[in-house]
Amino acid sequence: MRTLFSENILSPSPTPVPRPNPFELLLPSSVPTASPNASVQSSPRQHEWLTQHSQSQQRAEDDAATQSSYVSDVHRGQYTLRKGNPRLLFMGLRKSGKTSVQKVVFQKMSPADTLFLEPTTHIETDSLQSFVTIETAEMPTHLSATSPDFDHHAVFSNVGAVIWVLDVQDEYLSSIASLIETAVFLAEHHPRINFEVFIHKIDGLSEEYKYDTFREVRQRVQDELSDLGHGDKSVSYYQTSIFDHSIFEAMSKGVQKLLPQLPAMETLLNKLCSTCRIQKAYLFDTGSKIYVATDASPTFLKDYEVCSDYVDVVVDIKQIYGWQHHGHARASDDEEAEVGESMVTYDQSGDTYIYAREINDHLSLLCVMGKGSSADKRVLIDYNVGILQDALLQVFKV
Ligand SMILES: Nc1nc2c(ncn2[C@@H]2O[C@H](COP(=O)(O)OP(=O)(O)OP(=O)(O)O)[C@@H](O)[C@H]2O)c(=O)[nH]1
Repeated sequence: MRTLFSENILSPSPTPVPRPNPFELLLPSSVPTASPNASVQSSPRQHEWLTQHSQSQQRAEDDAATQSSYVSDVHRGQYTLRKGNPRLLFMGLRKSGKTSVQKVVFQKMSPADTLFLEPTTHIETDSLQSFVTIETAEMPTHLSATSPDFDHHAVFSNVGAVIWVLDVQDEYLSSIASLIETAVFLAEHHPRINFEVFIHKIDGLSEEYKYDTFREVRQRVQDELSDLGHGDKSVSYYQTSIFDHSIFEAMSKGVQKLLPQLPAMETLLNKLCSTCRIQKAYLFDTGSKIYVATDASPTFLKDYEVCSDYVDVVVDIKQIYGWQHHGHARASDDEEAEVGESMVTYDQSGDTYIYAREINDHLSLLCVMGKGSSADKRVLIDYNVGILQDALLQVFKV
């Protein structure tokens, strides 16, 4: 199939993205590297290769993982999670907001309703069935990871990331002390676990105090870790609140790091953006509003917020008219089934608009189309997004 347009319909391609990508480095010479001017469309052959490569890598990882998981399942009792899915463990002091964060992001609870949550008294696990299963667990405050009678192997062996929720509206020095103790413990016993710090309840602080607090927490933690000989331990920090988009953005970044498909998804989105002159593209998990991948161009909070609100609208409409729809998969090249898609203009000049397209029941592609990407290129965009959709479906096909 060919696009109806000639090459010169495209505006000059943006400069190549400097960010290193392991997939690009691995491209064999037999697979042609897409040059911005070489073709109007993304190459289906290249996408196929990328997805196959990603799948075989993932299968190899899963095989290795299943074996160790089996051992831990048999011997370690209560808290064991299967390998292969992103697994998050929430930790922090009492009433820091651990349960609220999970309920708001993964269960769509209204932030106001979190006022009535019961304290967590034992390790609670939950899972979100989506494009992959995202598993979460929360550690109650009275359990200490470092205490000698605590079976830390059972708890941490399958965890991908520990999210430390630090309440900045409370006296947070004691939380920093526990955080450091836990980070050092993990660095020594479970070094492969990512450590993320949510500097939480930031909504209660004034604009300038927000940044000062963020900097102070980060500095203290870094200094103390360096003093204890773990300065190289990578810790990520986010300012979060359940009352705005910050919690979704932070959670997105935490989950992304645990997805083996991320490099393939990013490569595909980068190619789509440069081919169709898209300003910013996000791949959203439709149910939870976290984004699982984005292209390499800079992220602006406003773009993310608009796309995220748009996903909300799509979800609300789906809840009214039903989640199931027929023919989302393209049966063959000749037979193109209908796909959920829409466009909306969102700035006053009408130059910027959002292009939304369903990839499957769980994933949605949201693109911010900037100035110069007028709607008359729509056929070209539709065609390229169709190729991306096929490639993404293969990436997640087990
Ligand atoms: N202002 C503000 N309050 C929040 C935020 N997140 C959570 N809270 C409030 O913090 C309180 C405690 O939240 P929980 O989620 O129960 O905290 P927790 O850490 O799970 O508590 P325990 O299970 O008892 O340790 C609730 O009243 C929430 O409404 C936030 O981002 N901003």
